[in-house]
Amino acid sequence: MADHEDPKTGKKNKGTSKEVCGYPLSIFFIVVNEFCERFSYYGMRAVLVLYFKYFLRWDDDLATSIYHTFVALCYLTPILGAIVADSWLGKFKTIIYLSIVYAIGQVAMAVSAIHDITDTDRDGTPNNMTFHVVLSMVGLFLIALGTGGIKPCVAAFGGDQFGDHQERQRRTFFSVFYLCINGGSLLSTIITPILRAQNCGIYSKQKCYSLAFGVPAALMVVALVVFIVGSGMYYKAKPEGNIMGDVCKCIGFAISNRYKHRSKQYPSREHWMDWAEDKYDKLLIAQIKMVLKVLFLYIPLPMFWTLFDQKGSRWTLQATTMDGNFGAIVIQPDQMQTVNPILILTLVPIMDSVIYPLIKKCGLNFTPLKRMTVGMFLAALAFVCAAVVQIEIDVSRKHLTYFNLTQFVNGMNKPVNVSTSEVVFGQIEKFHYSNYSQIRNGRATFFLQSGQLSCAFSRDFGFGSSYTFFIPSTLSLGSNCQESITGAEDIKPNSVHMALQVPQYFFITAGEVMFSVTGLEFSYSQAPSNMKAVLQAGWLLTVAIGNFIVLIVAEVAKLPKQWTEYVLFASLLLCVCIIFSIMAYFYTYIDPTEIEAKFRRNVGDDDDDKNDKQRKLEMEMMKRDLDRSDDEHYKGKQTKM
Ligand SMILES: C[C@H](N)C(=O)N1CCC[C@H]1C(=O)O
Repeated sequence: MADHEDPKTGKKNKGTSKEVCGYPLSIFFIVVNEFCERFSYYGMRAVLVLYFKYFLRWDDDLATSIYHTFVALCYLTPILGAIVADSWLGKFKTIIYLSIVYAIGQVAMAVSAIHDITDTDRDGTPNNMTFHVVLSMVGLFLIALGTGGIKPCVAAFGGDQFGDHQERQRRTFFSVFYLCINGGSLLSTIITPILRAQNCGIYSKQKCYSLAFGVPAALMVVALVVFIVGSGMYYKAKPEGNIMGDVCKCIGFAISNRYKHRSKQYPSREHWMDWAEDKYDKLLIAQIKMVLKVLFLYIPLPMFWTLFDQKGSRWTLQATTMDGNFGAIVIQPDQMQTVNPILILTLVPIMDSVIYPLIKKCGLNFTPLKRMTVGMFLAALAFVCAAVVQIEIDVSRKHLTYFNLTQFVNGMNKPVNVSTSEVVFGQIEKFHYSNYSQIRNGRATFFLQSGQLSCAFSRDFGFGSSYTFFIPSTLSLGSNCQESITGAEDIKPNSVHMALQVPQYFFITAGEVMFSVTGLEFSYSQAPSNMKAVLQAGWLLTVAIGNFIVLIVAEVAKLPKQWTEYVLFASLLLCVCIIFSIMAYFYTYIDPTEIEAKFRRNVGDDDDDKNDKQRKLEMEMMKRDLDRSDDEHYKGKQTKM
């Protein structure tokens, strides 16, 4: 696609052909790709913590730690992807290559979850756990590299498809992009827990983690194919050389030059980066200033993600101690996470078309940074709700898991075989008892068989309950098992309902819409043209650091009660929110294209015979512009916060 540049402003008009309703057609392939990729990522992530706990048999703390390390890695690798894309391969090729790595990682996860591979004694449990652990860790590493690497590129590549006459469409694109992320996330977090709950296996039937990972792997292949199909329609900005290398060298030079001229005899410069002017291009210095300004503002942001990403760990584990029976349907603990994308799909359109315009009508200037501050506050509120729910659970809790455990005592003078359609208790010798086995929530039917005797009985099981059933000595041919077999409730079912988690999901998601959707667009709009992916990666880095903070706080604080940990996180975010609002107050929005154009124009003018005085005056004005420039679409005049 052609890339027409206005020689005066330097602005690019890319989307001049193949438009549908004012949008470049290529956008369609990018959003579908994002939908499939997010399906793949979130589908796998939804069952990950339970895979660690029930397949690899790790304890809650190890499962939570590895889960957050993985998530952190997924958001750390964007910086690699961005550097490769902006400086070397370009966004298009980076997306293709890393998507292949990503798909391989997903396949490795699916294979690692096939218990039959090492189940030599065919008892349903793997005999070489090291194999499964190593393969799944390799898989997770490749996934982290792939998903993280392509993430900043896809968002920025989408933004690149719009010309400067399509500012409004580009902003809508970021909302639609976020809707696609959550559409994919919603479907996958419904589907993969269902797949996981199935029983599968060659020699023995176990929970089907391999299918729960296999379907996301297939979706990643679809994502790649869709992206390739659109390849003829994309605007592909050329990488501009090793931009990150130049940035580092330029910053290094500014610091060392400043140090060399530390004596009072040298006049100070307006900005410390101006010390690089002796060697580096003024345009590059201006661009670095823009990036640093935004990155500085990002410092407090990880705390939001620290709270946000506990949905997949602490909140899911919290749900395992709750009752998921919603009458017509029974919700699995990991399925509760679907509340987040459902609310996103509802709240994003409501915010964009009702709430924000209403706030604007009331004369309030609800700037991006104000939205992000409110988003943080709402996330803190969500954790207060989580703490209240936890207190409720602690008061009523008798049991730690959502599985039901059942055992049989054989009071007969002969052995008996007991099974359900999913679980085989095996042969129970006379006057002996079986081991406890896991039974699905809801109604289960047991089949008893002993010589000629064969009968069945059914019982309902509440979440987290445990039962012992007695087979009486009097049981004989023609007996009614439903009436003869009695059961004792060892552990009562969980009584706190999962619906109580909805308020905390509502607040965290409302917070996310204000914080994350806004932040995504803010990172694109405030980035210089050659560092769009890099700033997207900077934004995603805040997610990575947020996940590391979960690990650190949970390790260091080691609070005995879970609810106190929730309160601690809420308080920390509240403090950070106050700090961020102060920093945001001093931030002034810029239009990078305009600033860059001015610098470019100045280079052109250098060729004309301008006198020194005039040029100095212009440079002064440009510097002032850079520090104070306003963002017209947010207010029209200079805008703070
Ligand atoms: C699923 C979340 N609602 C969500 O959309 N995200 C969480 C981290 C950023 C964003 C994503 O890109 O996945």
